[in-house]
Amino acid sequence: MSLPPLAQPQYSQGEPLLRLEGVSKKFGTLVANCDVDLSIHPSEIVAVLGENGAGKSTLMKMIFGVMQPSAGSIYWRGQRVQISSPAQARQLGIGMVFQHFTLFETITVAENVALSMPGTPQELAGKIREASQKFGLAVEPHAPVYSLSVGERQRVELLRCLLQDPSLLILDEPTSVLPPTAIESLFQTLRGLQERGIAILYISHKLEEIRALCQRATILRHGRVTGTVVPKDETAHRLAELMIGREIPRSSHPKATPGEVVLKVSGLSVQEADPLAVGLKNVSFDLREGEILGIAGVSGNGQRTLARALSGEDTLPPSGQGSIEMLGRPVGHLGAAERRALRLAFVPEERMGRGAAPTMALRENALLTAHGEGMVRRGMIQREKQEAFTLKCIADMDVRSSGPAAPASTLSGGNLQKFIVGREMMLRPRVFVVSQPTWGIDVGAAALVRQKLVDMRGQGSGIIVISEELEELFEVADRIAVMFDGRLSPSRSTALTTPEIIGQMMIGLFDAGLDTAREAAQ
Ligand SMILES: Nc1ncnc2c1ncn2[C@@H]1O[C@H](COP(=O)(O)OP(=O)(O)OP(=O)(O)O)[C@@H](O)[C@H]1O
Repeated sequence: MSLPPLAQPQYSQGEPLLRLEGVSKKFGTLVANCDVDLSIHPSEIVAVLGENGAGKSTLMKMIFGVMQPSAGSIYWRGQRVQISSPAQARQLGIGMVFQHFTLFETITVAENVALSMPGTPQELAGKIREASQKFGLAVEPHAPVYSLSVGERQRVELLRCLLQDPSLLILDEPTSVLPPTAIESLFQTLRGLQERGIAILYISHKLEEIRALCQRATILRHGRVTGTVVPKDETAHRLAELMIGREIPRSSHPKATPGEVVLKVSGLSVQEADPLAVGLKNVSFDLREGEILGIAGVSGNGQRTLARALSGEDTLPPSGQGSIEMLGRPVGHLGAAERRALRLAFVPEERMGRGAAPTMALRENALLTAHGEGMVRRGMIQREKQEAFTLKCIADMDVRSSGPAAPASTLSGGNLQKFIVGREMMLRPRVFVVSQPTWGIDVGAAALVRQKLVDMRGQGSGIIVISEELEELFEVADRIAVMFDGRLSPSRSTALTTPEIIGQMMIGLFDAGLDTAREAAQ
């Protein structure tokens, strides 16, 4: 399909703060970036857009000195520079907040800041308070990091960067882990920074956010720049097309025909060891085969505990904590491997470490959970089966990688996510529990994942989708329940409720919109 020509962006006047000219990066034969030109001026927020594996993170890592370009030049305030390390990038005035938090959990905010700046935690506490006021980022310097919500942790990461007084800030998917309420406050902060003259390079897959925040967007496809646009002049749909070079597939969602109960949770209460973490309080629900139950809620309200209890990563003590039954038999005491043997599949929230072993090849990562698919016979690995499974997963999910031998850590974030979700889907589970199925995935791939979930439900799987994205839940789920403070609301039929009502339930108003729902059902 040929796309109409791109709109001409309005360039700011004057010398760019940063300019890349013909920058390329190769990993062996793989070309991650090819001949990239990009510039940003003071006070500009520029988005870098592209599908998974398009080369966005690699480009940012070169600007931040984590990696060196294979070719091309970087100019900073008009001078050609070689940025050989993050320390040098910081000296120039470049700060970066990574997609995954880099804070140590067991120490305080000030102690974390002291690891990357001169000064004792005591001395830095004052500076942190001052900066926290100045930038409108509420942070308590002496709070231990483990006690902070994701939104607070991100504020700390951002504040730590700002304490170094950067002129350019790089943010890699800053909103992917944030609840909707924290996103608006982040945007206010970023607009404030912009007014102070700070330039921001902003990577995100959320096109509406880019339209709301960014003055320009540079689009990458297969490592090359395919255009620079003014995002607010484009629809989110058109931005997506420019990014993936074709129309986004529309999903079909036939009516569900739920069968027998495959998972029954009754009166489940779990106390977390950490007194500040939210456990589970008397959670009960049923899941039937051939249906998708969405679990909405702002993160930190017990979703992690629920996911671990359902997967068997945490087993239940024998008495007094409620029960979990799968296919009519109690499974609460069974570990993850035993539940998997009963055909439960599971995608955890933490991809690296829990979902995949970073240093292991994709084919070894396939073996981790799919060994029951005929890949091991009499203790011997059946290499052909393992290879065929891995190749099918790569093809089905359009995983961009150098092949089954690629270590998981070399995949782009979104491509690894697609691989893990695909691997679990290929197990044809009776019960499938998936946390944040499309985290970090581009719009085209997200449509593919959602369609596959709906297809699995058509083939009889009972599916639980734990997600913070209401739009996603409204697209795939047949029923939605909400977690708040460790409690789970009764579920609502998706067809009979609205995102506004679910939004109210997310702040604990479990009875919201009940009358409307009853009326609609009559
Ligand atoms: N250390 C590495 N070794 C080999 N290949 C790599 C390495 N780092 C990145 N790549 C490859 O470079 C390409 C670009 O990856 P990059 O992480 O920059 O993509 P991205 O646009 O940020 O994707 P996503 O949206 O999924 O985060 C991918 O094909 C990836 O597999």
